[in-house]
Amino acid sequence: MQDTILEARHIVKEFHDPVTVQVLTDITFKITKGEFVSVIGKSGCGKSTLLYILSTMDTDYKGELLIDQELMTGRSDVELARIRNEKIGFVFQFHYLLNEFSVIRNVMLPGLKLGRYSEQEVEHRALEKLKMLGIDHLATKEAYRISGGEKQRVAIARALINDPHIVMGDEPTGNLDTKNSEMVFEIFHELADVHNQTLLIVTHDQGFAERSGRIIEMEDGRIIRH
Ligand SMILES: Nc1ncnc2c1ncn2[C@@H]1O[C@H](COP(=O)(O)OP(=O)(O)OP(=O)(O)O)[C@@H](O)[C@H]1O
Repeated sequence: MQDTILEARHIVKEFHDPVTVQVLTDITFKITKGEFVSVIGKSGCGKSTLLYILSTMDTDYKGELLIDQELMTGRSDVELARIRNEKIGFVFQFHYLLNEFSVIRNVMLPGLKLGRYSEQEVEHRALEKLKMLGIDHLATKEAYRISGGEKQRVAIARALINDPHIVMGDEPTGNLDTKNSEMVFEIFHELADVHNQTLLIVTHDQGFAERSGRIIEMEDGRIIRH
């Protein structure tokens, strides 16, 4: 049996602004281990709203969310913060690196926060991730001294530091030129193909989506293909 890493069951999201608007309707799907999934759809169709729920950051919805076949719905914020740090790696459009910190320190931070390994072990693991992404030579540089493409690779290394069960991305190539977008895509592909890493990536980039393993397409808050 294939492992289900993430499962959405009949998720509904409404905003009350001030009239009630339903922005997600009956979202149901599963993602299994090692899948590289892209979420696409027109601007405003609900992609970011959905990712916010799937990443456990928004708890105000109807339906159920399971990660690793465990129910996330109804858990406390403290519990969800711990689960997020342990199980989910995030890559955003903007990298949110701490500029004054070194590259390796940035990568280490979620590892130190988790507290599963000693500082020395976290540093060793961070270096391994940087090596895997071909940027270990940047380890001691301050984050503001490196290029945009390098910063996004550091952000991916940081997302991987705790060996997440799933990596989630919100437009991770949205701020990059073609060459760097391609590089990020290749990294994701290698993570999925070689390391069996599960990935769920929201993207505007049709080409990116078509070359990922599977497309979830949304329209007006519904899934129309998955
Ligand atoms: N806090 C909010 N209050 C009210 N409506 C909201 C709120 N956040 C988002 N929406 C609405 O929900 C819908 C979905 O927005 P969402 O940002 O999820 O779309 P998206 O597909 O990610 O768009 P984009 O591709 O432009 O980022 C939109 O109609 C948006 O206006």
